[in-house]
Amino acid sequence: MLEALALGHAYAPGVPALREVSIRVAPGEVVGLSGPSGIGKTTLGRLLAGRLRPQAGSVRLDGQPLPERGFRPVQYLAQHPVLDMNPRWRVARVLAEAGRPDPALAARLGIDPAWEGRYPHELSGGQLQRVSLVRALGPRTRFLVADEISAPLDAIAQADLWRLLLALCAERGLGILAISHDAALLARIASRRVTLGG
Ligand SMILES: Nc1ncnc2c1ncn2[C@@H]1O[C@H](COP(=O)(O)OP(=O)(O)OP(=O)(O)O)[C@@H](O)[C@H]1O
Repeated sequence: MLEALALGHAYAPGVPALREVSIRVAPGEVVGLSGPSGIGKTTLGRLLAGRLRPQAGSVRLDGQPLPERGFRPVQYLAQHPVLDMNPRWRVARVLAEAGRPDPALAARLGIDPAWEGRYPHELSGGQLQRVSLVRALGPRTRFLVADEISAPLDAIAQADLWRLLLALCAERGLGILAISHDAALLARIASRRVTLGG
């Protein structure tokens, strides 16, 4: 179980970006998170993945704090994955950084081995999102924070992506926090919905 307990965060002193938020995601569950722009959804997602350190409250994975270093069992995936990749590395190196990707998962994601010789800016947004997914979904990944990941995709690509992610939830008990402004998408994919600031 992934839990946030009374989380609070401020990027600048006296300007809280998130106040006393508690949320939990169970293995195999998709929790849909929505709320007005600027309310703190991304901040919450990054705290849950250990990308930010909470200034108040705590994040627990099976009752324990997140590991301070090494592999992150909670992976954060952003809308624009290019920002999380070294622009000077070819895709092969970007992937190798997280360990050898699972070839079966790469095939299910439709990743073309030819992409490995290219730089991130030489792939389309949808291709890059698939590369970042296979990188994030190593065998030790327990939870995924998916922050507007399918927003730039067309309807068919969006449906394909979520079909695969929902299959992974069922097959390996992956838990997902899906952050989105798209109420129709969340109605389709989420087993439970949470509104921040609502
Ligand atoms: N790196 C940062 N430095 C300073 N302030 C930040 C930073 N990131 C976010 N903020 C501020 O924190 C607040 C919450 O931002 P956050 O991105 O978490 O909201 P959000 O709900 O995800 O918004 P959106 O739906 O527009 O993506 C906002 O007021 C934002 O301006």
